[in-house]
Amino acid sequence: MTERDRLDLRGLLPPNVMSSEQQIERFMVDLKRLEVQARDGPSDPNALAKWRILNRLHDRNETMYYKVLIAHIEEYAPIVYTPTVGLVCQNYSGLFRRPRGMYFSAEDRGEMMSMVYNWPADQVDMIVVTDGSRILGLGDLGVHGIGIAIGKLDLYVAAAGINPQRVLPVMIDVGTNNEKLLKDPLYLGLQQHRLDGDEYLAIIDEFMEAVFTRWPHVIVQFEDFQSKWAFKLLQRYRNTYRMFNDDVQGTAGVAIAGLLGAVRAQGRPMIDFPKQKIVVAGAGSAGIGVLNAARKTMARMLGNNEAAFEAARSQFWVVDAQGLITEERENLDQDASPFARKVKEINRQGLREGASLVEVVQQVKPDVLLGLSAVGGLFTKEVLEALKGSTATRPAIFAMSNPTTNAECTPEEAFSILGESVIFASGSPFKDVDFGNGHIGHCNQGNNMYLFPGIGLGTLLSGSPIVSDGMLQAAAECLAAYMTEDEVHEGIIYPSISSIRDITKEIAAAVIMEAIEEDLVEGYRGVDARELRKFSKEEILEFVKNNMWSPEYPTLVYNQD
Ligand SMILES: NC(=O)C1=CN([C@@H]2O[C@H](COP(=O)(O)OP(=O)(O)OC[C@H]3O[C@@H](n4cnc5c(N)ncnc54)[C@H](O)[C@@H]3O)[C@@H](O)[C@H]2O)C=CC1
Ligand SMILES: CC(=O)C(=O)O
Ligand SMILES: [Mg+2]
Repeated sequence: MTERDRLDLRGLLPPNVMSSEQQIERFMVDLKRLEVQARDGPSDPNALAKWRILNRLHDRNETMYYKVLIAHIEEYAPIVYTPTVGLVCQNYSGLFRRPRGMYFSAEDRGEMMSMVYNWPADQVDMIVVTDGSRILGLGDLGVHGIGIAIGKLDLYVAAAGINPQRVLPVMIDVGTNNEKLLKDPLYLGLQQHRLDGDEYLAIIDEFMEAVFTRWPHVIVQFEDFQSKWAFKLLQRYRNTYRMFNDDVQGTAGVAIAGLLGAVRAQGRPMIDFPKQKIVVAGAGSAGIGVLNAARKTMARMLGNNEAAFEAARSQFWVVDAQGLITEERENLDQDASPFARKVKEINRQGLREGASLVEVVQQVKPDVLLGLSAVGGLFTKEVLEALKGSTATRPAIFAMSNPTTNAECTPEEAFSILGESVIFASGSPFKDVDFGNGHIGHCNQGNNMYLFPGIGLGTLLSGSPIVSDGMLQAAAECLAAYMTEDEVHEGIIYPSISSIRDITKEIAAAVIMEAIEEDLVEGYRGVDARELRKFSKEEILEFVKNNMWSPEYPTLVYNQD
């Protein structure tokens, strides 16, 4: 540690200082694991090998890396992002070669304000920070969760054109409650249980103060914090810092866009959304984020008043690990309480506190079944059979949990039980299903990757000091409007990832326009707020496009003539 301090390296390496023997062991374990992964890996047995090759290119030649990623985004997003990034985090102690990003640990209390200057870049536009407590649906992966921050920022560069020299992945290591990691001598993080309560808050506060002191215009995206802290931290910082929580707010926007697409796919106008009956499995940061946003969207369509907000509540049934949530639930989570069903009402529907998902689907006959439970296969044959009773002409299934093995059901299961007309979306990518009769069952990827790059870029270019609800709503509406009537009728409710750069540009422009509307713009670099306010929509789109970084080799030597 003394050496690290003398060389200004504090924070630039994982917290656990390892001996050479441990390093050799770590390398050997990884080398041996390669053979195992090739045999037991997920759908793509070479996924980890591809990640290694890409990662080496990233270390060697950043321009080339992003050229490859942008040109082949459909093929390599599943490698640098979900699902492979989950596997990478699970195996990070072996895969770790060169450090990337910064580590702030519980041992760094009181040091963060100075160690933030160890980062070599004078300008940072975008930080993605995690504490590793809930990585995708894989639980607490401790310091290895840094992989998710790196993967998200890869998409910021590829999709939003944020300059890679100005992104910073951050891991806040407050310990881990993962017993396997606590016992693993090769674990790269602090081997202690997670700090909690005021001690935990003090560390996050110190981090926020440090990064905003050095880079006052940075945007901080909170990623994969356990639900318990996700909401609290969002409330704590959202009115004072340029920050948002991707799992709560980004996921909500993507779900809203998909839900509106599902309404259109039924041949109904979007304004019919408040009539949809929606069953949500999972009441964590993602599920509750979606529920709050969907309720607000319905309320706006119903007149945007107190009565409308109350009426919208009755369109949702929420099932968590203990079954249907009602007002009778003991120790009801505060964030879930607005969606707890009234007992009388639920009894009339033939349901009760704790009713199973199958029972709820059977009785409610929902238009939409949405999963953010992190439980692979939760939408069993029985649940899907029950959904056959849906009153919708085209029911929709959102199996949004990540990575692939955590999806609540596969598209094959959904289409084979519910037929060709069902709308299907999943958090991680699946291949379209060929019905063999000339028809294709479309698998949409309902993932917050469609929104967070545009939210970040739009916020950056607007100069807005906060990320407002209106800006998030504008992003979601823009994504919904991106799909044509023909596409939604075919069951395509999200765009192809190959157009992610164009989508992100449109979303960023929508975010800027909303920031102008709310009088939040403060300008960006040469363009001040007054100038920005005068821009037409086309000029805003042009402004966004011109500020998106593209990977090009700089010209270093010019011909004389
Ligand atoms: N597609 C996307 O863009 C996104 C997907 N996610 C995914 O959502 C999942 C959940 O994330 P969080 O909400 O943060 O996690 P969380 O752990 O806070 O919440 C999980 C929820 O699922 C419930 N649950 C557990 N077992 C269940 C069961 N058998 N039946 C019904 N509910 C059950 C739990 O009670 C809890 O309410 C993760 O897999 C994550 O990868 C999260 C953010 C974005
Ligand atoms: C996609 C994402 O943010 C998650 O699964 O947590
Ligand atoms: Mg996430």
